[in-house]
Amino acid sequence: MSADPCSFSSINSCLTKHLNLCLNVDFTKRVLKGRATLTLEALEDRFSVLTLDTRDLKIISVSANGQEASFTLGSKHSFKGTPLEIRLPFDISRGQHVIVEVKYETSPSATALQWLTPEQTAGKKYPYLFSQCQAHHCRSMVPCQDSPSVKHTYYAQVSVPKDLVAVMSAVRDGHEMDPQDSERIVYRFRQPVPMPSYLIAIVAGALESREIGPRSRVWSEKEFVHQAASEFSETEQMLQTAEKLAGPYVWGQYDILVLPPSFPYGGMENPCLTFATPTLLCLNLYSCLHQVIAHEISHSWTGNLVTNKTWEHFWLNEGHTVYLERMIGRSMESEQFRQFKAMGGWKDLQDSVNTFGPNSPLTNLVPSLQDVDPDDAFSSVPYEKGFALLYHLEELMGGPEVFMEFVKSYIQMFAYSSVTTDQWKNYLFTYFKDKVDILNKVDWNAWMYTPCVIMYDTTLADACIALSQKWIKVRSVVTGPECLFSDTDNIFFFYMNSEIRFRWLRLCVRSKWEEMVPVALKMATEQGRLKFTRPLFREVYTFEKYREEAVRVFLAHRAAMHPVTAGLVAKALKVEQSQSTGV
Ligand SMILES: CC/C=C\C/C=C\C[C@@H](O)/C=C/C=C/C=C\[C@@H](O)CCCC(=O)O
Ligand SMILES: [Zn+2]
Repeated sequence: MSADPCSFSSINSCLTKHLNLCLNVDFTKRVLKGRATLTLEALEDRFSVLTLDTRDLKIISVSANGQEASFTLGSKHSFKGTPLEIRLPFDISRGQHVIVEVKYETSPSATALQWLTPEQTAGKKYPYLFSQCQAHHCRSMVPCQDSPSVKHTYYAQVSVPKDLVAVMSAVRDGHEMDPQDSERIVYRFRQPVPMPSYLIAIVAGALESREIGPRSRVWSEKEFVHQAASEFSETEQMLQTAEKLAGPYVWGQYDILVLPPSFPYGGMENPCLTFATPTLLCLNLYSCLHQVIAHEISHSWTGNLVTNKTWEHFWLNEGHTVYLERMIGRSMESEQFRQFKAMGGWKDLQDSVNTFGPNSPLTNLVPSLQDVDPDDAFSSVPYEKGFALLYHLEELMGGPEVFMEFVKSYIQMFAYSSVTTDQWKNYLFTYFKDKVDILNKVDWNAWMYTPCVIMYDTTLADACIALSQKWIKVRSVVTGPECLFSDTDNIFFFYMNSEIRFRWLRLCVRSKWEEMVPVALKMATEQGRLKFTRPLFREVYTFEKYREEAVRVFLAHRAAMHPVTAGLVAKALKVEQSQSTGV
């Protein structure tokens, strides 16, 4: 059985230490073409055969230390892609390095990439490309050891049409006219901190940027850049708060890129360049949406510096990141704010458990992903059950200050490496060696397989419940939804917040308020954040009378959706997935 159930790559016989990428972005063919040059370290003597992960890549040639190497592509797996077996024309000993260069071209249906036409962008003038590699999509963009157990530095040069700008999850290293074509520009990037393949990210579009701090810029199409700069003006304060809690920020630059609405997630912790959905832009009215940025900042320590060894230990990334995110909230807002966010998270956990089914193995904190697509396994469970476990341990070990010191120590202990739950647990017992008797009383088996009940402080939640009761009383006097809002401003505030709008529309459809079905489908299609799009489509599909409408609207929009979003919504609506995902 592979050391990583989600990868074919030979991570037991060699490790990638550095990756050099030289790519040409072809918007006409919707492909990346170029070469990936891997510096590999042999972990065994007489090393001469290796396997890399690929998906839908056209392999043109392979060489090793400049000598031609033979290669074969295996059979395509349903979600793991196609193994690329490479035979070196020589062998090397344990500890020696070999430089393997793969010339290749991606497919227009690469699952890591979404190619947008000018019409799908805000500016309507230029095309746009962005990537999303987590968890196992980098292999559709680069032949690599696509496992979080492997960490490497990278350098890249990317050629794009001269009207466009390229950015990556690395420090910018200048740009110049493409010597091969004066109509193109080559942008250069350097990532000196070893990182896993899922954090490789690339964007090309009509991008502008504004400085928002001494080590931060915000990037987006010009239509959003001013609002984004205003929205994320507290980034440096968040970074400094996180550094006080977790230790130094090692990645140098911390930029934020606001993507087009089809980006499938609220944020993605790509190093040096956090990706963010435009649904976070809410005119600064609700700082709670900025907790997503606090989350992505926190990943700079938990996830990007200390990384889950395989996706079965994803809770180590996300549970610790939610814990750190909420400690930032505690520092910048209040403990009641942390408790309030924890309660909201508990509701999200319950939603996930209800969607999977309470006995589903995917509600385990450490699920087996043998033959399971990580995209199908993704939910709030690793985030919120992970947080709940850490919060429970915080209560047992002596409170937030005590436990945050443990988290900081855990980060220092495992920085730049990839870890498993057992390694985390062994360190927990070592760190709290004087409290092992208390730790031994924790029902670890239950925590790993069923969420224990946590009682959070309800101070802020009580205020929300009281307000909702007031609305219900007012509602009993005046009919119709307008009664909830005495003036248009409140409606504006209400609808500007994507989190509130999503929950309101889901409730409306669940309550079978027929007039709101098209409004829900509009939100499901005008943006592509999976957190909103999939549940809204699923809710309309569940409303029997509108099931066909849900499928019709999805099929009408599928071609313009991100390939992962399109695939997951198709499964939710029980629609045959299109042969070539993403188009
Ligand atoms: C047990 C699950 C194991 C592995 C899943 C790992 C990745 C799944 C893949 O679908 C990628 C997920 C990316 C998530 C990115 C950002 C999230 O932190 C926030 C998502 C929710 C939101 O939109 O706010
Ligand atoms: Zn996260």
